[in-house]
This record gives sequence, C-alpha cells and structure tokens, in this order.
Amino acid sequence: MNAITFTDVSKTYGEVPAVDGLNLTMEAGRTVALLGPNGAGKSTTINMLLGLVRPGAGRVEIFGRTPDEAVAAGMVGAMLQDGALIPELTVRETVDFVRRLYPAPLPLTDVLEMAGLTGLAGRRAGALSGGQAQRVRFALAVAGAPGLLVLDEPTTAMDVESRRAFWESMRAYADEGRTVLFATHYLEEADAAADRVIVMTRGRVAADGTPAQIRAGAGGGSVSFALGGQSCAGLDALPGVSSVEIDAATVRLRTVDVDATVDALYRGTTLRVRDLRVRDAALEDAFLALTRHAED
Ligand SMILES: Nc1ncnc2c1ncn2[C@@H]1O[C@H](COP(=O)(O)OP(=O)(O)OP(=O)(O)O)[C@@H](O)[C@H]1O
Repeated sequence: MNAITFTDVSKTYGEVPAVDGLNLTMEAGRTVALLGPNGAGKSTTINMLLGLVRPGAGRVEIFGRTPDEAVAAGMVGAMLQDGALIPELTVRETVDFVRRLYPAPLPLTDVLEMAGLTGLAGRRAGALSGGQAQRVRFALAVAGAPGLLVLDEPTTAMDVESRRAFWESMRAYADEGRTVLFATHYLEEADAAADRVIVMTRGRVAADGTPAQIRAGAGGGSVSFALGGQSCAGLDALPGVSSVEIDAATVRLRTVDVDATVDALYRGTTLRVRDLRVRDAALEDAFLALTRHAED
C-alpha cells in the first residue's frame, strides 16, 4: 500500500491556486524531498496531508485512510515551521507528555537520544536556542513512532553541525522502514537525504525522480581541460557535447553524456588533454532550470 496518495488535489486561496491538480503517490519506506521556490505550494501540500487544510477538490490518503483518521490513529508525526513549545515545561516533560498521547510510543530515553536532547532533558523549553527548540520539535514528531514523518523545512535555524546531526537522526528513523516527507529550500539536503525529489512550482509537480535523475534532466554535466595552444576545432562534434566555451586557455564542454564525451576526447582526438575536470550537473542547476522555466 502507498504511504501517501494525492488524487487531483487543488487548493485555491482567493484567486491564488496554491496547489493545482496534484497527483502523487509515495511508496512506504521512502524518504522524499519536496523542493520548490517560495510560494510553490509545499506548505499547503503538507498542511492538506496533515488534515490542517481541507483541499478545495480531490482526495488525500495516508496508508489508505483520510488524514484525520491517520493522525488520530497515531500514524503520522509532524514537525512544522512554527510549532509552539510550552516555555515552563522541561524538555523531558514536553517530550514525555506528547509521547504518552500515542498508542505505541518510543521509550523516552530513545527519543531524547535520537534527537540529541539527552544533555538538555532538564532544561526549560523557554531557555532553548532556536536550533535546540527545533530538535525538541523533531523529538515530538517521532515520539509516537509514526509510520509517516512529515517535516516542513526542519533545519531552519540550525547551524551546520546541528543540521548534520539532524539528518543523521532522521536517517536512523527512516532506516526502520518508515516513510519521511520533508520540504526544504536546501538543495544539498534534498540531494543527501532523499531517495526521491519532487520539485514543485506554482502548485504543480515540475519534476519527480531520484536526485540523480533530476540532475540528469539538467543536461548531464561538463568536461573541462587545459587546451594550451591547441585548436578546439571539432570539439563541438564529440558525442554528447551541447556547447563549447573557451576561457583563457581552458575549454569547457557542456555535455549530456559525460562518459561518452570523455571517452571520445581520449580515443577520437589527437589532443593532449591536461588538467581534466569532470563535473556532474548539480541539483541546483536542474532546480534553477526547472523553476526558471516555470516563471516564464
Ligand atoms: N492562508 C493563506 N491565505 C492566503 N494565501 C495563502 C495562504 N497560504 C498560502 N497562500 C498562498 O498560496 C501559495 C502557496 O503557498 P505555500 O505556503 O504553500 O508555498 P510554499 O512552497 O510552502 O512557500 P515557502 O517556501 O515560502 O514556505 C502562495 O502564493 C501563498 O501566498
């Protein structure tokens, strides 16, 4: 059974179509990143998934149930952008209070450990830094051991080290066969943490695939090397090459097939290739290409 199904889902605010005819299925056990520029419809999608916003049209299902049923059954944990904490309660009290609301929660010590909060368990929530408060929100999201974990820009306000630790915790949680959906602006996070990336623009899916597939959609990559005084004639005819740029004595070939281009460069030319550099298209290139197209 799919963990998540959106069928012809739309949501309009006034004149603004926040989500526009969304059709999406997500298999259980996957970690999926929802990527998109501001206003693309990510939060609206997540809020509909959690039953916080009702779709104007269409149907949303979680493990075959309505969002309300799935949430009530403790199948969903969520970390939203502005989840308030009660300042007077300690971290331990906060996490324990929430985990007891679920039918089959994780042990308290496990939750604190997983979220990196063991050393902060006695601290009042009101005295936490922004990044520490985010860790508590993560702990609250996983406390009930939900099969689906939904995270809306979870690493906002975290420094680099907290971010790294956060994704490690998230991966440990996902490795138990659970499904994770997270929205992010950070392309490197989608690249590193997700096995599927859904790029949204203007309430629609602009691209959907593994990070490698999305990168490939951006046009492969580039091959550059020091040309010295040699001629660049014929380079544009090598397999895969879509353009040839020359900057000082370096030539850069944009290619849809890096392997074929490099192979032909060595076998099919008499050039002396020095200082060869190969670069895959970054997810960022793909993202910019996709979202730029949508803004046209
Ligand atoms: N409660 C609301 N009332 C009116 N318009 C809204 C509301 N919520 C969202 N919108 C509009 O719907 C569109 C989609 O917004 P949404 O917050 O879902 O995008 P997002 O991809 O999450 O953006 P961000 O990355 O900035 O969080 C935007 O144009 C936004 O202004």
